[in-house]
Order: sequence, then C-alpha cells, then structure tokens
Amino acid sequence: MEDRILSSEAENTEEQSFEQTLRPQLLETYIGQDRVKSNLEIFIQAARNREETLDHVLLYGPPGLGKTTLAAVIANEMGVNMRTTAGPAIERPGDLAAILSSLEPGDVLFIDEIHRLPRAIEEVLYPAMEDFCLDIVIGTGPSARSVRLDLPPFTLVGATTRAGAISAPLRDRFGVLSRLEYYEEKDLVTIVERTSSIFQTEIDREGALEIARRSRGTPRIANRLLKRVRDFAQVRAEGAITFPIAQESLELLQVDQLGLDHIDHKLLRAIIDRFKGGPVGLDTIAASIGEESATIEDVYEPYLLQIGFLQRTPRGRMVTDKVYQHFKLEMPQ
Ligand SMILES: Nc1ncnc2c1ncn2[C@@H]1O[C@H](COP(=O)(O)OP(=O)(O)OP(=O)(O)O)[C@@H](O)[C@H]1O
Ligand SMILES: [Mg+2]
Repeated sequence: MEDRILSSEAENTEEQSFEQTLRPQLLETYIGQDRVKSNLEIFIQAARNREETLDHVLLYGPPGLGKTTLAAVIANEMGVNMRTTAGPAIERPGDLAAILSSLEPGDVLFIDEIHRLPRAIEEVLYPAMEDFCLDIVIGTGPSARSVRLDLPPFTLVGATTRAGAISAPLRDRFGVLSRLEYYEEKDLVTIVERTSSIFQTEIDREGALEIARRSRGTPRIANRLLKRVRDFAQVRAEGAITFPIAQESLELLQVDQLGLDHIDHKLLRAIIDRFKGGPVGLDTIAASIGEESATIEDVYEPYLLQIGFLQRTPRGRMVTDKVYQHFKLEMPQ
C-alpha cells in the first residue's frame, strides 16, 4: 500500500504523539458524534449517581474518528484511571489475567483492536466481564483443578474498526455499543479551528471550511491536512490560513475538492475505463489496479461508499452518476 496523505490510519509514532496533544479530555470538548455522546453522558451520570462502574462499552467505526480519544474521555468523566492494551499485544491467557488482576476498582481497561484477540483469550474475558472473576486452571492432567479469583469491578472499553469481526459471545457482553460516524462538515470546521488555536495559528472561517471539506469526514485527516497547510502558510503568507492559501496548498498536495486523491481517482477511473462503470467484482478491480482486495475493501472503499460514489451490488461494484459528473465525463448509455 502506498503512503498517502489522506490515509485514515495514524502514520507513525511522530503522528501519534502529535495526536496525543490534540485529544479532547472531556465530553464537552469532544466535538460532534452527538448521538453517541448524549447516550454516554446519561450512562456515565447514572453510574456515577449509583456509585457503580459504567457498563462495558464497545466503540466501533472507521479509523481516525476518535475511538481512542473517546475511551480516555470516558475514563476522565468517570474519574478513574485507564489501562491501555491492544488485541494483538495479548498473546497468552496469562497476559490478560495479569492485566485484569492489577486493575484498581472502577478502572477502565481499554482494549484497542479488540477483534484481533485470540479466541482462547476471549474466553478469559467472558467471566471477567460478566462476574468480575477469573477462572484459572492450576496443574495439569488428572490433578488439574480450576480456581476462581475475584477481580475488582472495572469497565472494559473495546475499540474496533471491524465490528463484523467480533464474535457474538464477546459482542453480547457489552452493555453499550456505540458506532462512530463520519463527521459533518460543521464539526470538522470546529475541530480545525480548535487545533489551529492550539497551534496558535491564525485561520479564517473560509480557510477552515476548505480544509474540513477535503478531510473525508475524519478528524485525523483534518488535523493532518491542517498541519501541512500551516507549513505552506508560514512560507507563503506570514502564517495566516485563508481560503486561497488553503485551496492552493491542498491543490499542491493533490487532494481534490471532495477529499479524493490519486488513489481514489485510479480506482474510479479503472472501473469506468476498463469495466464500463461496473458492476465488476472486487477481485477483478484489485487485479486490474494491482492492489489487495482487502485493502480496497477496508481502506479505499468506505469513504467512496459513504459519499455515494460507489455502490455495492450483488454483481460487484458500480460507480454512480456522481463520479461521471465529478470527472466531467459523459455518462455511457
Ligand atoms: N470528536 C473529536 N473532537 C476533536 N478531535 C478529535 C475528535 N475525534 C478525534 N479527534 C482527533 O483525531 C485524532 C484521531 O483520533 P483517535 O486516535 O481517537 O481515532 P481512532 O478512532 O482511535 O483511530 P484508530 O481506528 O486508527 O485507532 C486525534 O488526534 C484526536 O485528537
Ligand atoms: Mg485508536
């Protein structure tokens, strides 16, 4: 997969530490996702009033929409500490048992990429989530026996980009399932303005709007584009970001007006030029542009489906009228 300024995944550790400084800490400063937020607000308030732990929460949705950020916000709002781990980091049941037994009462345990937990480890989680206990087998063979250990009450917050990959028994043990959506333009404008003020960079409304419009509904991309536009503004315009500055620098970065780049163009043009606009099977498209089917499905396609540029049909993918208009092409008969 190529490097891509519009990738919705975090690029490297430098970007991760940059993001860390931009994370809102409270529900009030967490922008957008109103439906998810107002539900959580009620559950958090209720749990606090009863002096109980919050129900286990599963956060799901595409990369860069704020799942990790929201997990930390939940812990902050509950006034507890958060322990963080990730599905692929837990290799043996004992690893998870060690983490669970080191929690303090009320803590949030955040498991990122929870769909990648091995099945044998998932099974350790079931009694932990349900009854706050661990079943440990001591010894082997005929003398083996199972011992039950109590755990402090805790809240599991799981995050995943692939809700469909989570097993039903695990999914059923979460009391709160929250799906994060692509952000509306107005919320991305607020995010861009907030980040600019943290950067102490001047930006006007039209400049912020132009960056928001090209950010594919994703705060991570909005912040990344802002950072590049800010560099451009410093060199060309004494630092202030205006509409023409944003527009010019995003053109240079080859991000088009809808936030599409050369990879999106390549994919869409291949369907138009080689397959008459579709329908065409995913594997055929993948072979024709030299990409993995899974990459197209998980990384390239979701946003194109979201904006109604692609459609999934039983016979494969099809481009829509909007794509012909966007490329100023004649619709085929
Ligand atoms: N609601 C929000 N308000 C303001 N900034 C946000 C919001 N959501 C996300 N961000 C910013 O976007 C960046 C990415 O968010 P985050 O890392 O939480 O996404 P994620 O969903 O966990 O992504 P991944 O699936 O890759 O783990 C962070 O820098 C964060 O500051
Ligand atoms: Mg994350």
